[in-house]
Amino acid sequence: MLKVDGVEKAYRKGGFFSKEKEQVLAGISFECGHGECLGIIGESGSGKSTLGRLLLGIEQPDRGSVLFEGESVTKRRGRNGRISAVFQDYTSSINPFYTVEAALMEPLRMMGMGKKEADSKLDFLLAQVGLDSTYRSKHPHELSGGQAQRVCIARAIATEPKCIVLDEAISSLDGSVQMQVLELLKDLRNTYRMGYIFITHDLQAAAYLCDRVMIVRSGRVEETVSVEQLGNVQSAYAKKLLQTVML
Ligand SMILES: Nc1ncnc2c1ncn2[C@@H]1O[C@H](COP(=O)(O)OP(=O)(O)OP(=O)(O)O)[C@@H](O)[C@H]1O
Repeated sequence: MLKVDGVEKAYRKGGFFSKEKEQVLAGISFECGHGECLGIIGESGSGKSTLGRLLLGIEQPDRGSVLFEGESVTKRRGRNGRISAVFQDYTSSINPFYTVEAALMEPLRMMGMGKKEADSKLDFLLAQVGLDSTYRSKHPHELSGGQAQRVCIARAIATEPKCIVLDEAISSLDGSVQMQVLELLKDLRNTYRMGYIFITHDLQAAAYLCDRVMIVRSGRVEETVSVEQLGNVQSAYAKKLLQTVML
């Protein structure tokens, strides 16, 4: 489904006129199958979010390719409605002037759905994320963190994508709410047979949701293991990182 091949990305260091560059991703290659959940774990600054943006086609790699079902994600046709995203910052993910209804209507209408059909799909979408139709008229500031993130998830599944990139999607939520949202993501994955790219600092959450975990170190893939084999990682760095995040 998703094929990443030899991806590299560097950013200019310092000011606009600076010639010095920081290599953030170097030769990243991996694949993620249909309906698979791949966790991406790494230290802060290792390039996880940059990789997430490249997978979504928000930014282009300097070298290499990101293909979704054989088409480059940088082409609109390659990703249109088939890959969506949920980010950490749910407060800025929804336009503050939009009601929940307007926020959910947008992707449905962009898909070309008629007003009547979109209107009935809206209640269904809310129900899918555990919210009732009274939430339609609420603005983001009237929602709790967990409710706002549920709306973001409803928006992400509105186009029935084949893959969702979740970048630290539960990190800003309180403990028990984190667990509820994780359970919701697990249920939705079974319902829609979607794949997830789950970028996180939270190894327990990755182990709960993912099939495989890819450990990233300084913009390179250090090791990829199935969740069952997390206790048997080979590289010394992966062992140390997992020990640190397990504490
Ligand atoms: N748009 C940008 N312009 C310049 N540098 C950037 C940009 N985006 C990211 N970087 C740099 O790239 C490096 C990797 O950042 P990135 O956010 O991808 O890491 P991360 O692993 O997601 O970190 P964290 O877990 O803290 O979110 C950092 O040094 C960061 O400063």
